Order: sequence, then structure tokens, then C-alpha cells
Amino acid sequence: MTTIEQTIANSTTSDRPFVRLTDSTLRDGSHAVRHQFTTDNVTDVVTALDAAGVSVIEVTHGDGLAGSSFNYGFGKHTDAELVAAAVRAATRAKIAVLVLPGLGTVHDLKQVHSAGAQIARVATHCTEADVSVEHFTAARELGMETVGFLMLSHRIGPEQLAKQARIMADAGCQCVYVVDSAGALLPDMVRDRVQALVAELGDDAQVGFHGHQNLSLGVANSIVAYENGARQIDGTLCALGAGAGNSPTEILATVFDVMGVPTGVDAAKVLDAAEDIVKPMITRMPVADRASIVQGRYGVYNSFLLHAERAADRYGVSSHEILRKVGEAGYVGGQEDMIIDVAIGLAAQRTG
Ligand SMILES: C[C@H](O)CC(=O)C(=O)O
Ligand SMILES: [Mn+2]
Repeated sequence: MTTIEQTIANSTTSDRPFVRLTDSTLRDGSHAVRHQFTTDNVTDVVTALDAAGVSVIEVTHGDGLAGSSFNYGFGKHTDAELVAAAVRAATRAKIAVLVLPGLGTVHDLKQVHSAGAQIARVATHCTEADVSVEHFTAARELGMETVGFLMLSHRIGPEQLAKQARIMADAGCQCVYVVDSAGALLPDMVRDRVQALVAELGDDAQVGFHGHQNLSLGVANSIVAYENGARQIDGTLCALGAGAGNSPTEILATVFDVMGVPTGVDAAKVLDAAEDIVKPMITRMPVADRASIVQGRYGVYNSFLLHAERAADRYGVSSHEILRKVGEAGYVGGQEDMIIDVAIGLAAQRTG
């Protein structure tokens, strides 16, 4: 029996482990709207997701706490204002925030905790879990639930990634995510990484998966992650997110419903949320096109797309050529300024 046939066959059983869906429309999706979500947008999206039974909703600038800056783009509201609007709208969902150590501080975390955020998602580059310790310690002292993000997880092998996950778990992280920041992972690469983290973490922490659509594999990879032990999965409505966008929450909810996997989410209501609330808000739908497919092929951070497009316009070169060079150079989050360097180099080559 093929994997899909087995999965559908399993769907007749109701004893499949629960998977928690976290929606990041109002954080990863913020990249796609250049961080211009209003508090009314937050209220509308949280109300719809909460009514659909989505239990965790992430609300922050696309690059995390304190991301509102020249480097990453200014937000329309502060993180605390966005979180406060989300908390007012939620009747049962928990509100989560993302924080990148080195960008967001413990002070920033305390501010959004005061505004009602209950889950701290601490994100580091996949080889730098050691910089997360202070933030996990602070989050646990505040009584917050904790999640860890190992970004650009395709950049290192399963065993190395598991060692990084162990650092996060020992620092107080309760769920460590394999984060496919470039949408570069193939299903077997997801399987190997999730299996390695499950083996390493055991009962010390859960494993999660955060997918992107650059190679149109976000949902398939999420199923593989679940089948290999991941119990927290991210999505966004309408796949709104950086680069090619994320695994669509409405498809994740529908697929897990077909599989008979309990999520606590009403798939019909989350489809309504995508169609009736988010779709009318979007001026540019995320798509797997030449630039974002190049991001997946060369392992480029999805949040680099809009920066590359701006540099391409400014220096008269192609965004996909910039992104390929950025991937070949291996630049990571925080090195957005190097995108301009690459664009200037390409322009110089063109003019000879
Ligand atoms: C800050 C990044 O956008 C986090 C994320 O969503 C990813 O790495 O993917
Ligand atoms: Mn992402």
C-alpha cells in the first residue's frame, strides 16, 4: 500500500495522535503585506481563526519582536498594539509571538507578555541555538509556553540539527521546530530531520514543523512531519507568508480531516476565514514563481524576496539572479544588507 493509501486507510481510525495547528497569518504573513497589518485586520483574522478552533495564533512583525526598523521594514503598529488587539479578539486561542535573539530583547518579550501574549517562539539560525538560552529562561520565568525555531533547517544534517534542538530543550523549550525557511526541504529530508529530533528529544519536548511553498511541498512535508512524530504544525491562511508563502492552514486542516487526524479545527470554518476574511485583504498573493522557486532551489531565506525585488528595481538587475547569488553565498537572516552588495555587483558586471 502506498503512503497516501495507507494514510487514507488510517483515516478510518480515530486513535491518531492530535496535532496542534498554529496559524502565522499575522506574523509570517506580515512579510507579504510589508508589515502593514492594522489592528482591525488583526481583530478580523483572530476572530475568524478563534471561531474555527485554531488554538494558537502568532501575531508579531514578520521578522519578530522589534523587527519594525529600517533594516526589515517599519510596521504600521507596534508589536504590543497588535498583540493587545489579538488578545481582545480571542475567546479561546492562545496568542504567540516570535522573537529572534539579537533583534528582539527580553524587555520586548516582557512588553508583549504584559499585553497578553502567552506563547514565546524563539527563533535562531539552525546552528546557533545557544543564543536562545536567555530568552527561553525569561519566557519560562514569565510563565509563558515556549517553542523553538531552528531556521534554515536544510542547511545542516539531521544529527547536527538534533544537537541544536537539545540545546533549546535544555534551555526550557517545550517544542522544537524544523523550520524550512527557504522552502528547500524535500519530503525525505523532512522525515530524517523530524525523526532525528524525536529520537533526541523523547519526552523532553515536542517536535514541530514550519513549511514554505517554494517547491510547492509545504503541505506534503507537513504530512510527512506528522507521520514521523511532529505534533505542532504551522500554516497561514491563503498561504500568506514570506517568499512563496507558507503551508495553507485551510489545506492543512482539510487534509488532516481526510486523514482522520484530530486538530480541533473546523475545516469548513477555516476555509471561510481564508476566503472571506484574508483573501479580500491581500494585494499580492504569494506564489511559487521564478524568484521564489530560485529561493527554494538555492536555499534562500524567504523574507529576502521583497528586499531582493527592491534592490533589483533600484540597480536594474533581476531579482532571481540576486537571489541565486545570495543562496550560493549562503547569507542568513540578518544579512539583508548583503542583498544590495550582490545587486551592485551584478549591475557592475552588466555594465562591464
Ligand atoms: C523570521 C523568519 O521569517 C522566521 C520564519 O518564519 C522562517 O524562518 O521561515
Ligand atoms: Mn516562515
